[in-house]
Amino acid sequence: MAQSDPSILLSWAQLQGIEIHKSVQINSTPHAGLGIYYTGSDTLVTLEDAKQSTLISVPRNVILTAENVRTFSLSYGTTLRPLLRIGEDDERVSERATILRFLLFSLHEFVAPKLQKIAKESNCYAAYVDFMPSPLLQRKDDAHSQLESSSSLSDLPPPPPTFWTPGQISKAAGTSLYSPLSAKLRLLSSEFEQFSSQWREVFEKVDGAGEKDVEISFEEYVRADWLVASRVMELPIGDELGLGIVPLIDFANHSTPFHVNARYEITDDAVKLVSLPGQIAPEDEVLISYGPNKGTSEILFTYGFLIDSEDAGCESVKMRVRDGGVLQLVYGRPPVAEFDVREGEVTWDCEFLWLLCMTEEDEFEVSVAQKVEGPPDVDISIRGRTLSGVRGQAAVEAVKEAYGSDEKMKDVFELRRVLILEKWVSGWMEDLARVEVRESVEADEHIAELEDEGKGSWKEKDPVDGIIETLRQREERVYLLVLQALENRKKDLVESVDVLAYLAAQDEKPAAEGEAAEAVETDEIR
Ligand SMILES: C[S@@+](CC[C@H](N)C(=O)[O-])C[C@H]1O[C@@H](n2cnc3c(N)ncnc32)[C@H](O)[C@@H]1O
Repeated sequence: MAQSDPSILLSWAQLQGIEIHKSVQINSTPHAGLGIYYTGSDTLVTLEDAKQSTLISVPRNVILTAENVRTFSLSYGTTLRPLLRIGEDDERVSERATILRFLLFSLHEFVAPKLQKIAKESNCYAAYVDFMPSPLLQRKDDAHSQLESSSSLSDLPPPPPTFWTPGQISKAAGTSLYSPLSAKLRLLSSEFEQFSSQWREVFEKVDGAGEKDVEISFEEYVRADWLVASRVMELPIGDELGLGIVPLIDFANHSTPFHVNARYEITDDAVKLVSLPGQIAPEDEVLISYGPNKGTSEILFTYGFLIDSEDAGCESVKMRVRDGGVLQLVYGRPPVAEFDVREGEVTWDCEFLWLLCMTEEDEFEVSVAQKVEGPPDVDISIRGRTLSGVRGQAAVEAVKEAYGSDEKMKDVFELRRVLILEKWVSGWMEDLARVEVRESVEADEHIAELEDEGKGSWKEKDPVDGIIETLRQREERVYLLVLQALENRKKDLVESVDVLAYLAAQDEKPAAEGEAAEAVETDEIR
């Protein structure tokens, strides 16, 4: 872990042929761990139309891609190949798994001299992976040194969500983080079960291997998974998109658009970190964006920190919709409802609602033909025309094309979508309110007050609780704005001539005013 002088990392990088701007350094950052710094004595100015300054350029052959890892492992004789499942075509592992397995091998503390030699001395990545962060170890080490310095444990960056305890995870119930996090941990634990026995099988054949060599812990596995997830980027590899960890550039931290001063540039030969038009002053940290469209809990899930949404000027929630019906059939995996708040204005992207706002009366039907093997065939019937095997966004487009131009029903369809969404968002609000984390945070605050008043010494506050509570409050705020916007839209729609005509024709009570408008339920308008 990041314990040594970061200048070693730069020397390692230069040895690998990585080109580094003379004023670039790696240093500790308040953002957690290490970061890239510009340390020149003059401000680095990059103009819009001028060639941008390259800060770091990493040749393709140094990038940790599955292909490079496989090629590289050939120089290890036969030890590493079985772990990467090389030469076993029917057991070939994914790109992500290849990189993850290589990291685990490079990071594991082997005892047997032969393994130690391969993993550390002959491994040209050993010096680099040594600087990769280790949230749990970091916390243990820091906690130890803090016992001596008696500063607060809650000042430390909290561990990323895959490191949270079951108790901490359960407090995230109701937030958009909860279900992807639970699913991820289920996946990791089933992967680990298979992987740990493969690991044992591979290394117990090595001369002199002991129990420490053949045992791999779940903690190590979760750490390697987090390292891959938080450092990997998508790269064109040949004609396809692949994955790779780009050494050194992977030390760039994230910031909001206002502070971002660099970006990646991918060429046929290298991946570069280049400055953006503007200025980088001496001692500035070089900051990139991990993705402008990522939601708050997505960033938390993958990288382990909460973005400063005020600074970012936006807040977004991405919630996976589990309807167990039409959406499940058409999408396979439930789709994601996206909500964005920018400068107080809320917008959403829930196009898949088109699949739910049609009824048999509109000559719309989704049916399933169960096959003996494999996933069922899904047929979508639109006004007598049957589309077979059209899934996901393509199905939504087909429905929009067929019904979107129906001027008379336009408002009715929209009202149905608004009502469904309103029901969902209200449900999610209730889920958010249900969990007891708030009580525990309030209890913590109460304890802090008692401590301030000198009425005893209490256990440290759990920083994860604070993160979850902030996420909960932010998501609640977004949903509230969505509900307000839906309410306004609903008011307009129930007064629309076409909706009133439709309801009259359905022999329903016209829902034109006040209370009546409130009473329109999804099923009624359907
Ligand atoms: C690609 S790495 C960046 C280098 C990292 N700081 C290190 O020491 O290895 C991504 C990780 O850096 C940390 N990080 C990046 N940007 C951050 C930010 N704005 N706030 C807090 N932590 C951040 C998070 O731990 C994240 O998972």
